[in-house]
Amino acid sequence: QTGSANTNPSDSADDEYITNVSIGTPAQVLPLDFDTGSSDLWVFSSETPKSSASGHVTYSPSKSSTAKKLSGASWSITYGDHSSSSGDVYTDKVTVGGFSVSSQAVESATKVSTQFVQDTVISGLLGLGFDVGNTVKPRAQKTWFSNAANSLAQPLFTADLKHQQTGSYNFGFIDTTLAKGPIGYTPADGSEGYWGFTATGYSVGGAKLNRNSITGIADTGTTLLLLDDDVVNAYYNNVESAQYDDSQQGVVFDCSEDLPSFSFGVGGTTITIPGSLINLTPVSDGSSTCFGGLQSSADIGINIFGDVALKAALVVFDLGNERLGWAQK
Ligand SMILES: NCc1ccc(-c2ccco2)nc1
Repeated sequence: QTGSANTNPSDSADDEYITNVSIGTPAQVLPLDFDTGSSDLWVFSSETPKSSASGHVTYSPSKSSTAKKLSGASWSITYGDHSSSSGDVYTDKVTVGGFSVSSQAVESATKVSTQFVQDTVISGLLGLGFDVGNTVKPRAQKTWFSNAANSLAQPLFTADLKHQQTGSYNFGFIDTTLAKGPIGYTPADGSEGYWGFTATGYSVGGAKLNRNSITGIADTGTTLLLLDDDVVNAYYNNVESAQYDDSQQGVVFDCSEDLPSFSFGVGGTTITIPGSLINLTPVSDGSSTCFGGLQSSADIGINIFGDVALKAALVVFDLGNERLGWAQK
């Protein structure tokens, strides 16, 4: 068995990617942010304060004949961007891309932070990280993918995110026609709940890859490519108008700049991010100053290959073999 779901950028800056998920009986369809960087499936619900839920599609367990309260269970999560949510837990049927898990932990939000309240295009997150990262207490719950894995044709999923176009999350199979180059595989470290891996080197503007390894995570739920300062500086030293903008909290440059590409080596292959994908968006509507898609990870303490990097590749999240596959597209 397999599943295949379309995913769409939420706005003109590809800030996040929205995938529709069916929950309960009859189906309640919610737009969720699929996040390989976390391991909770949580939703805005009938239990979310009305003022916070305004404008959001919500899940009502009382309207689902297959919903069951998970007695005594609660959850609470804080993300790298300092957003947060918490609440209680139900189990219900959850269908993604035509594949159903009959009893999935659906974490109902009784509290959500301002960033989520304001982001009305999503109704929650579907974590695709490792189960060790799940926050439900007293007993951690499995992710949708973990519950599905044993019934899927292969225990893996792929992410094909695109700039301003519809992409896909495929479960149980690899559609190699989505890629232009070979898939390079490298071991994945799931011990922290993330999909951790090591890139063997990098280069700017088509130069030869150096041998400075970069250890980080493949994170569909983070917009940017966040790397060490020495890498960020090596890149923007090639961008004449680049400067750190305190108010924007990042590197900005003239939108008219012809940005160099950024490449990294992984699993014996090379992934090249075209400069166009690193010109993320004007700092404000109509501005001729643009915000960089590559920024520093110094304040986070972990390197994050977020959507800016993932948009250049077909990425295979292979749980069965504990490995990540990257193919140029
Ligand atoms: N990296 C996980 C994640 C995803 C989305 C969000 C978010 C906050 C406000 C709107 O969206 N925060 C964290």
